[in-house]
Amino acid sequence: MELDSLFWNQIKTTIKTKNGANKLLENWLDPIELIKSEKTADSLKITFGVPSQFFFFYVNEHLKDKIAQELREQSNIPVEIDFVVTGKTASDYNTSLQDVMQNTEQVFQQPVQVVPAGPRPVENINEEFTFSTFVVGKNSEFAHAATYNVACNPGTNDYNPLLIYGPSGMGKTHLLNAAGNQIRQNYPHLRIVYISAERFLNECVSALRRHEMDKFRQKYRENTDVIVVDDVQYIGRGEAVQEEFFHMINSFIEKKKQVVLASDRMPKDILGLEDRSRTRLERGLIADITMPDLETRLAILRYKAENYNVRLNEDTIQYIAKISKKSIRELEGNLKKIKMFSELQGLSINLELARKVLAHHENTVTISIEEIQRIVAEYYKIRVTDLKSTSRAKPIVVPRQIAMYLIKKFLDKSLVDIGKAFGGKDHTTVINSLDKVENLQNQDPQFKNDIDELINQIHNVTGL
Ligand SMILES: Nc1ncnc2c1ncn2[C@@H]1O[C@H](COP(=O)(O)OP(=O)(O)OP(=O)(O)O)[C@@H](O)[C@H]1O
Repeated sequence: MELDSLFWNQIKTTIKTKNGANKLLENWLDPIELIKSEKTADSLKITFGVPSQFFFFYVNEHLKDKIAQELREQSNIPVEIDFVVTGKTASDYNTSLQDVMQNTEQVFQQPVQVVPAGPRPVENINEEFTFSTFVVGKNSEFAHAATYNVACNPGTNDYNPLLIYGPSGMGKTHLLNAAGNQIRQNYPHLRIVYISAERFLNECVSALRRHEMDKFRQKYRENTDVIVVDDVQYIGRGEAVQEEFFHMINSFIEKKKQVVLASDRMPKDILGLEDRSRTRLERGLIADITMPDLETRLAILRYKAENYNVRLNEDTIQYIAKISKKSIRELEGNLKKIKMFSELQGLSINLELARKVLAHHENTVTISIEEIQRIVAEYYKIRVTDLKSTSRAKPIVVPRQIAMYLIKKFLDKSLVDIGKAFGGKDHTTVINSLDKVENLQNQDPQFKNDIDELINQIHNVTGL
């Protein structure tokens, strides 16, 4: 995707919509203009122009992340952003922007913010990411329940810190924002800070350089009641920052103030994280969030389609959900691509159009029958040849039925093909196996646990 001025204007509008009617945001966002957009092999490099040094500092500090996130979501590739000062003055802009510029100067000279009545605003929080816009599936029910609990009773139970972890694009940021929004609504007096660990790191480093650590601590420890930190994996990058982060969390916990964190990996896997920081993170509650199965992806897609006002027939829904296996961000991105394409070309959305737009996704390698048989055989410590044999011993029959079930679930092969892959079993044997596994999952929690574990292992192989 190349970024042109028209598209940049659309992005600005989206950022504004996501942040509600916010004059201050408009004042800073409107004068930012696109200078250059270059697509390299694996990222999009964009240079924006801002009128003054004032702008330069402000947008780097407060808007860069927002803009990058929105661009990433729209383009689905990593985005690098730079700002340059153009030196333009208010008179270089059209009349409406002249107002904006003049307001901006005033805002800059009067940094004291008047806190409006009602819940305090939370900088950077996305008001659209709430619990009601989060579709709960088996992959996220624990993380969702834990976050919701914490949001309803911040700081009052042992879930402190609460750490949500899981791969990219799985809904961690959404849950973190939902917690922030919920706390803001239920406890309007609480001062909530939502920040990415990367920004925490940058601010901390700059405070260290300027010998302004007292100010930094005042902001994050004294003047904050709930801290929500995203992408905590970055904290391992700097020793001094880690030290500061560790003390900040301790001070929050001592004062019974809630800490909510998200990371793309477990604390033990965060590079550079010292033992005491790791144990601190592990002492609260850790909840993981994994890739949803097809059923949940379908539910999320239906919800998103309704939300974006996109009408999809059943075939198209099934197709998009089946091929969007990497993340929910991908699922959402694919839906947006189809919507945009249909609008630009004036075509109605159907399976044919979806296939055309998403053709490159279909080549993604998933998993083979043999691979699933191997995973199941290893799990039950039997041989693949046992699965294909005619043995009717229970330790062989149950794994065989499970392997058939998983092949149907992940590969959607015909009953005949599945039968063939197990030494030429009849298709009625396959039907019976699928029914047995389905029923047993509802009756026996241990059995269900085994299936979930196998599904996880398959996800690990496919990277789904
Ligand atoms: N269960 C869900 N229901 C509805 N929308 C979801 C769900 N999970 C994720 N999304 C949407 O998918 C997109 C990506 O989610 P999010 O940014 O929260 O992922 P993430 O796990 O924080 O990723 P990263 O680690 O890259 O920051 C968002 O638009 C979010 O609203």
